[in-house]
Amino acid sequence: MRSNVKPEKMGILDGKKAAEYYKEEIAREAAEFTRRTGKKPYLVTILVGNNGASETYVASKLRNSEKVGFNASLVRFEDTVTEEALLGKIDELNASEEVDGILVQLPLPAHIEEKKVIMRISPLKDVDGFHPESLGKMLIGLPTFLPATPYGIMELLDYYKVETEGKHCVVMGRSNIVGTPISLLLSRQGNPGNCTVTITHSRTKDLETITRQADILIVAVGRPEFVTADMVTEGAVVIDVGIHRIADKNRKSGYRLVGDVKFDEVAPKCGGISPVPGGVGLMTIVGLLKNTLEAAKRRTLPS
Ligand SMILES: Nc1nc(=O)c2c([nH]1)NC[C@@H]1CN(c3ccc(C(=O)N[C@@H](CCC(=O)O)C(=O)O)cc3)C=[N+]21
Repeated sequence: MRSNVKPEKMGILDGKKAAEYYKEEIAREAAEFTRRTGKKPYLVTILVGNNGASETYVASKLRNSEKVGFNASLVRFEDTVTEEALLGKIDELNASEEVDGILVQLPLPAHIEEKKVIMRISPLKDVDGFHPESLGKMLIGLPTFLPATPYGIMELLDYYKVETEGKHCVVMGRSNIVGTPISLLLSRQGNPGNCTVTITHSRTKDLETITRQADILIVAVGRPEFVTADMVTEGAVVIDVGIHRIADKNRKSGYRLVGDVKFDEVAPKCGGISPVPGGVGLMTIVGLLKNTLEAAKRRTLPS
């Protein structure tokens, strides 16, 4: 199938491998934290309803939290839960001495206002980095919790020593939790960083002309296999943030996972590409774990 692949040119940015490396580092630091304080970092995840994909992600967050030596628990609500009850639970977790991090899995049912929920989480426990205080601090470069996915992407670029200095980075997508924050992080001073960033979105004219100018292409458009080979220049580094379940009768599960990038045709052109599965999703969990450890340290240890 991939007969035209030049192996020396195509680097897979393997999120599993990078995540394993970071998780070992987190586990060592968590053990040190526990030795000093007698407690484990503690993450509470709230899941409303029983969306199949959310179940998978939440299970992975719990499994990985325990793997690195955290306490982790899941609070479940029916999708008929009132906004008031959900906010009440958040208040309780905010006030709890034991809880270090709170994550409310998105999306939420339509009758619950996501913004209200996000804003209710204490910024001290906002390990998703979605609270306006966290995002505001990020904007002016103060220490804070970075949103987990952009944080994970920065760690992936760092792990593979992708050169970013002075490069043109095109970010496709302008969401609050991926496109906008990753644009900011990559344009900032630092390594990874110091990129010239262009943001594209659904109203962008002549999209391919812009994406073809990217040295680094971050794709977070939320559309299965949207990016095709003609949109990418030879040698570019492509980071695929999308994850979609496509019906597939040949699989036992009944579906397969694809990203926002048509991997088989884009990969042969790339200097590097993150696959789906096995790419950014696993690094998102790393971002979350790092934030949770940091939250525990800030709440417990004298600075
Ligand atoms: N409050 C909140 N925080 C989030 O961070 C958040 C969220 N809501 N809602 C949904 C998105 C999506 N997300 C993923 C996490 C892990 C994988 C992951 O582990 N993916 C595996 C495969 C997973 C599978 O088998 O389905 C992989 O790509 O290899 C994917 C996606 C976190 N999100």
